[in-house]
Amino acid sequence: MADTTMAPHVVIFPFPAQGHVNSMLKLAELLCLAGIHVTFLVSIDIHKRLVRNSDVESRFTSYSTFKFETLPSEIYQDNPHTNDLVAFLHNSLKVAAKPFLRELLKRDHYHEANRPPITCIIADGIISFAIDLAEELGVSVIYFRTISACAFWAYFCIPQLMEAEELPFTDVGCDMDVPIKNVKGMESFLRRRDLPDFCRASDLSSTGFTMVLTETQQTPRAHGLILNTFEDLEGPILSQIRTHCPNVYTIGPLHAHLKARLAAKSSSNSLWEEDGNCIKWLDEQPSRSVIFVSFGSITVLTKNQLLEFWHGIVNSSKRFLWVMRPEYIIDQDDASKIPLELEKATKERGYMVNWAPQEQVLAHNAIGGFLTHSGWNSTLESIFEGVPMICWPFFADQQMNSRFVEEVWKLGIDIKDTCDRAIVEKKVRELMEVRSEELLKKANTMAKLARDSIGEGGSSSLNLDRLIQHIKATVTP
Ligand SMILES: O=c1ccn([C@@H]2O[C@H](COP(=O)(O)OP(=O)(O)O[C@H]3O[C@H](CO)[C@@H](O)[C@H](O)[C@H]3O)[C@@H](O)[C@H]2O)c(=O)[nH]1
Ligand SMILES: C[C@H]1CC[C@@H]2C(C(=O)O)=CO[C@@H](O)[C@@H]21
Repeated sequence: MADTTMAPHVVIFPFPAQGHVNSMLKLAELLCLAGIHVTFLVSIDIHKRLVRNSDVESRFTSYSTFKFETLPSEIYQDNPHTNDLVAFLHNSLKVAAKPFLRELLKRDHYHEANRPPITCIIADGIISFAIDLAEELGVSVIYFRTISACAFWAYFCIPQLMEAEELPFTDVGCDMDVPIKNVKGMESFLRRRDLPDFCRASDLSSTGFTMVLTETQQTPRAHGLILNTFEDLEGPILSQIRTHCPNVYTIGPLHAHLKARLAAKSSSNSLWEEDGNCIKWLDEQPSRSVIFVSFGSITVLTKNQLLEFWHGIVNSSKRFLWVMRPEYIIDQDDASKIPLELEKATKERGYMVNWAPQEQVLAHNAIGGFLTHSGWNSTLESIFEGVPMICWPFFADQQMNSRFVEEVWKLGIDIKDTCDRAIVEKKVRELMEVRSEELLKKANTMAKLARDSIGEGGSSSLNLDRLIQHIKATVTP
């Protein structure tokens, strides 16, 4: 038997949500390719759903250094679509996972299983109890914050916003277009409405706000910070972050980075069953004729919002592929019927799925635009494929991402805080017709920079190699 006692072994611990598990699993596979032992820690529920709906089992059996560990006790499982629910899930995770992780980290835990002791933790950047444990047990700890650098930096500057009384918003009527001056590097374009939605709380002692603020402030304690981004996209903001966290590893876009190192097509980490038939439908549509509509894994809509979007898209006369997760409408009991003209138009030029193979969809030649909630994975996937976006941010980091898409990167149109049918119709036409050439030009330029970053000698590729060296150096006799 090989002596593995001196091998690097990292435990990767994501927050239990699709957008986090997805990117952290991509990193896990990249580390396995580099010969590093990886233990991936998830809740039982997430593990079951991955096994049921993705190819993780078959993919990871080819890595003898990979292992899933599941948390023995149940954690709260409802869709965390409000900030207080997020905080509730966060607390429930802490109660279940902290003692379990402490056991895993003990030096002799894997002795019997012929796996080396854990030498490093890569924890989701909102799980600071992992830092506490790492410090207690003398294990190296790196944070992986799964959001953009720009959103992270805005979260990080919240104490300055509070000190300057830019937060909370207390004026009567609360003008959301008031400029924000205390997020360094964003003084010329940031408005109240672009701050992460946690900042909209009038009571800054709410559990959601407190959780995100407290967790973010712990980041400099970690020995490094991994971000799923690339230098050419967020360079100026990364420079700001580096004044507080000098060791930043920008290794994104991770989905494409993994594909490049595997020399393979995209792999799925889906928690819902993907409907591959939509690819056949896309094959039959003309080039760049379809708008893809997907709001990620957490967003919920009221029936009224759904109908506004639906009317707007149908009235634009464009073809559309729309992801409607089963639990996506929060007021299902609203008895209002779907108007016949919407059903009819959908049959003629639309396609609805519960869940799509999104990376494949965005790479498809028939896709000409993306109506998105501006989740960070979706944004990166769209940038990588050169697909212009209409952004309708729902919560958390999404308000920041959408501002950057429109105002900084010029890759799309931000419609935050409205989904009125007339506006949706107008913006879809702008995206797909009126401004399509201008937006495509920008999108193609950024897509090339993204490709270069993960290619040989590119910034993300070099940073991943540096991260691998960091992890290998955590082995101590
Ligand atoms: O039909 C679908 C819809 C989505 N996806 C994938 O699911 C992921 C969704 O991730 P993301 O776009 O980041 O959205 P959320 O699921 O909402 O992600 C949460 O996590 C992200 C990373 O922290 C945050 O940026 C978001 O705000 C937060 O809501 C992406 O990889 C998509 O490709 C599919 O595969 N099929
Ligand atoms: C569930 C949300 C709370 C914070 C998380 C997050 C982050 O700031 O890292 C972004 O989006 C959400 O998935 C998380």
